[in-house]
Amino acid sequence: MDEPRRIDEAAEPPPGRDAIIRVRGLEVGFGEKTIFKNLDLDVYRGEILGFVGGSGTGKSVLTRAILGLLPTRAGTIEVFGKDRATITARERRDIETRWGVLFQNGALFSGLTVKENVQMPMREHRHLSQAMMDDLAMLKIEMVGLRPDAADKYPSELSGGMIKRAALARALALDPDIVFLDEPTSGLDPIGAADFDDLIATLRDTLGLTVYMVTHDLDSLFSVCDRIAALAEQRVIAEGPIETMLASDHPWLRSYFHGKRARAVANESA
Ligand SMILES: Nc1ncnc2c1ncn2[C@@H]1O[C@H](COP(=O)(O)OP(=O)(O)OP(=O)(O)O)[C@@H](O)[C@H]1O
Repeated sequence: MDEPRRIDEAAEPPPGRDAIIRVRGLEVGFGEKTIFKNLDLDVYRGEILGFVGGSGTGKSVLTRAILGLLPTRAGTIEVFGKDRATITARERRDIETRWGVLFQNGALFSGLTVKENVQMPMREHRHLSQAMMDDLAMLKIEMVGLRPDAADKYPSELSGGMIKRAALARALALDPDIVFLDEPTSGLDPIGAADFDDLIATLRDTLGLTVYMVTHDLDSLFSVCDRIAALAEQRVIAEGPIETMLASDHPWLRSYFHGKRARAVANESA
């Protein structure tokens, strides 16, 4: 059998950037089914990485594996320079405070207000006074572009865009180094999606945040992602800036990035 080949072999970190996540030779499967084999991936500090792949190829599985929520069969996952397989319980807990996760549907607790949702990670991981948590929660709520009066609302009282922002505020609660976003613009109208992209870029620029974003949104891929990684054939077939994707002759990448919809987006952003 042929060895898996990386299309973008020159995956050296951009100057001055270290890999905040480094995956090598990863294998994950369920029973007889193998989802990944020999999967390599780097996420560099301070970048917005867009992660693409066909439906059911394993984008969510990879996120869960990186987060340590799934067992792996082979390979290594280094997070903040530490191998997940050999870290202590204390190091694991420390790592968990250094990332935030925004699930596709927001996954807010419906019985809690926005402010209480944002305070959940603080309650779990920090020993802060209620007054301090109130101040911090308001700061995060403002940071994601929500009005202060959203703080006391319940998720059922929010629009889809507001739910995403509230969930992002919760993901930012502990001042993480990296946030994982699962299709953050899905379900948003084009204006809402573009605003959310702008927000992500602003947070990266102002906080030095690293962003790992699973997305099907071609606008996001063209406009806001520094690099893109593409999943197919049980591995990352290409990793690099949009130009790398556009120049690739891999059939899946060609149909994804040169299809009718992609051409329209590419023309707009040219
Ligand atoms: N816990 C599990 N047990 C068995 N199979 C699983 C489990 N979790 C995921 N899978 C399988 O792994 C494959 C990849 O699923 P995953 O949800 O990661 O795809 P995806 O790329 O995120 O898809 P989509 O874009 O449609 O959300 C699917 O075939 C799914 O059925």
